[in-house]
Amino acid sequence: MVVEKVIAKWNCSGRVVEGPTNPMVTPLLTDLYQFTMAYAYWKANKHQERAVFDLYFRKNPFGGEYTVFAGLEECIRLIANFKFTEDEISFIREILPGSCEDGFFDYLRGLDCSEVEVYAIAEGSVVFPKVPLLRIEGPIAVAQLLETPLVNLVNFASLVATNAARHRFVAGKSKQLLEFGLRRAQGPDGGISASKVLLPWGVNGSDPAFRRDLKLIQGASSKLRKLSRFTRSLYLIVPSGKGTKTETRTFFKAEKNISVASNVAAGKLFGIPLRGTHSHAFVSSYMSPDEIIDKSLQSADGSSSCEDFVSLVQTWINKFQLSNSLRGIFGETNQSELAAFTSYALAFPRSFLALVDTYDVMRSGIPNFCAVALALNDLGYKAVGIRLDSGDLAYLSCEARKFFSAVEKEFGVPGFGKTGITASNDLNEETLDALNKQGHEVDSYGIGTYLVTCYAQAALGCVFKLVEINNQPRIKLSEDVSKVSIPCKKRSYRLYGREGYPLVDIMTGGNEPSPKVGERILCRHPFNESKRAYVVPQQVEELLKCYWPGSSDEPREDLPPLKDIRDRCIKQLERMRPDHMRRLNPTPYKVSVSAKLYDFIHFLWLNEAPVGELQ
Ligand SMILES: Nc1ncnc2c1ncn2[C@@H]1O[C@H](COP(=O)(O)OP(=O)(O)OP(=O)(O)O)[C@@H](O)[C@H]1O
Ligand SMILES: O=P(O)(O)OC[C@H]1O[C@H](OP(=O)(O)OP(=O)(O)O)[C@H](O)[C@@H]1O
Ligand SMILES: O=C(O)c1cccnc1
Ligand SMILES: [Mg+2]
Repeated sequence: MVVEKVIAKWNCSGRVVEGPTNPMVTPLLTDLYQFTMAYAYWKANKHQERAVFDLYFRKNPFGGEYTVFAGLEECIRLIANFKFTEDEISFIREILPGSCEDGFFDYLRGLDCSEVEVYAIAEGSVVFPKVPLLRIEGPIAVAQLLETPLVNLVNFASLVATNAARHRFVAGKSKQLLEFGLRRAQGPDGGISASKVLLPWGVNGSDPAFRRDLKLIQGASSKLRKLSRFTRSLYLIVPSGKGTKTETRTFFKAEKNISVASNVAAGKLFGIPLRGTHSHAFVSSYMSPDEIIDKSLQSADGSSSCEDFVSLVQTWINKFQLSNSLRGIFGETNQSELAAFTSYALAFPRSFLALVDTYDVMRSGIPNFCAVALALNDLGYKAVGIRLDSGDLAYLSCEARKFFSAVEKEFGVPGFGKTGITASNDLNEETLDALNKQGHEVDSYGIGTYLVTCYAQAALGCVFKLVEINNQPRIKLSEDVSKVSIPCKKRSYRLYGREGYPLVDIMTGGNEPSPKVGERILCRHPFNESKRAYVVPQQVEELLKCYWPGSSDEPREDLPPLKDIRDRCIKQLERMRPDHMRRLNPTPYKVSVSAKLYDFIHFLWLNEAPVGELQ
């Protein structure tokens, strides 16, 4: 069977393409009309005609001017493993009219994607309307069957990845973002797919871990260090016999560009780092400190043991009440909350983080947290921080910070003022923006519903259009110009300008010479005659690469690991001109065609559009 040959070829280069992550992704995950069309093609003996389809979207989502492309790996996983089981063939036989001939089902039995070629833009790229994300070439019947699953796999993944980019943009680079959306996602697949494509959520150089590492190195000697702006990795330049040698601190490199989620299944499937706090139920499940039976805690270095950690916490509450700077901020804190925090700290002394809004943030949650954190500090542990999940997050975060700073000063605990503050509760682009405008002290955000459900826009609206059959270009006309397809098997390029920004994406006919660095090329709006510009590119990047060669000898791109996809995504987002990225009235990025393709589109348009007759 031919598919074995293809998979064997992939094996040779050391990769077998595994099946789709979601076992529901099978050749049946398509619309009925794909099967009826496939039958009609087969009946007309047209099923093997060579077709070219483009998968693209028409409008950027969320009122923005950019989109992040995701979902490619799952598309290739489907294509590489596309094969009907006997059971599936029986089902198709049941749903199609009894008049369908047996030969069609024999045809389905032998069907795979060994004659299909897939060209795609690299996953994680910033992409724009009308430019094909995928080009599928192959026998028309099988390409047609692929339409629905491919559009499905790209649509949601790209929408969430774009949503994640937009949330990152407003939150700012220095904030840690945690994905909390599984419980609110559209079913299990919505949750898992969203966690997978949080591509732009990488933790960057300003995250707390980075700051800690930087401080450590700065502490060593201010002369003997260097921070690379390009790699954002840290180097220690240390004296050696003949001068200096460079020692790279790779522990930080391993930490950068990670997205963080609470979804455990996604953590297992994709190696996504997992983080979490605790819920209100944990706090309200405690009634009193008497419930804590084992009160002992070893010090962080193991050198001593505190037999009654509960009492140690209580001594800190008493100290707060006697302290000059904290007196009057609170009276009695909630003892059941204090019990819950103490108990959690006993379970996780090295990563203690408390949800402080169950009863009263300022009068109870914060002082209770500080008492437990300082008791931990006595034993050599450093508490991670608090989570705020209700109320005015700007105000409460500032008040919490003031309290932490007052504690640092009053009790001489270095760094306590910088204790982490996480905020959650129905966060979205607008609330993040509002917090920024008001001023706040939040270090990390937990975002659920608005991120994973793509609340602000339900779908990306990807389409799959026939652009060529048997080497004949095809066009789809529409009253609405934005819906007219761009015919031909095309090539696409991104042209970069002098300042390093991408200037324009250009599509050309398949046989046209590619744009060259330093050579002026006319870029035309595909449908608006007056919109055109000459571009002298400083860099030319061909966008479509072969990810599934079928039976051709095209060299094949590897499917990169998720980490590389994230790196690409973050780099590309950072490389965009800022006015394309801003939230309010962003400038549209230019998508164009070559002069030759422009002429051809309009020739074909006139050819295909019937001339009306007025009476
Ligand atoms: N400073 C702020 N500026 C703008 N929006 C904020 C600010 N602080 C919180 N928000 C948002 O206001 C909304 C408050 O929602 P809501 O009134 O349902 O919650 P709450 O009353 O604070 O808490 P809950 O009802 O869960 O106890 C949330 O979407 C939250 O993200
Ligand atoms: O707010 P989201 O962005 O969707 O983030 C996830 C939310 O899920 C949790 O709340 P939970 O579902 O336990 O209850 P809640 O609605 O009362 O906060 C968590 O405390 C967040 O508030
Ligand atoms: O870990 C958390 O704090 C969390 C996880 C999911 C939803 N809300 C909160
Ligand atoms: Mg909530």
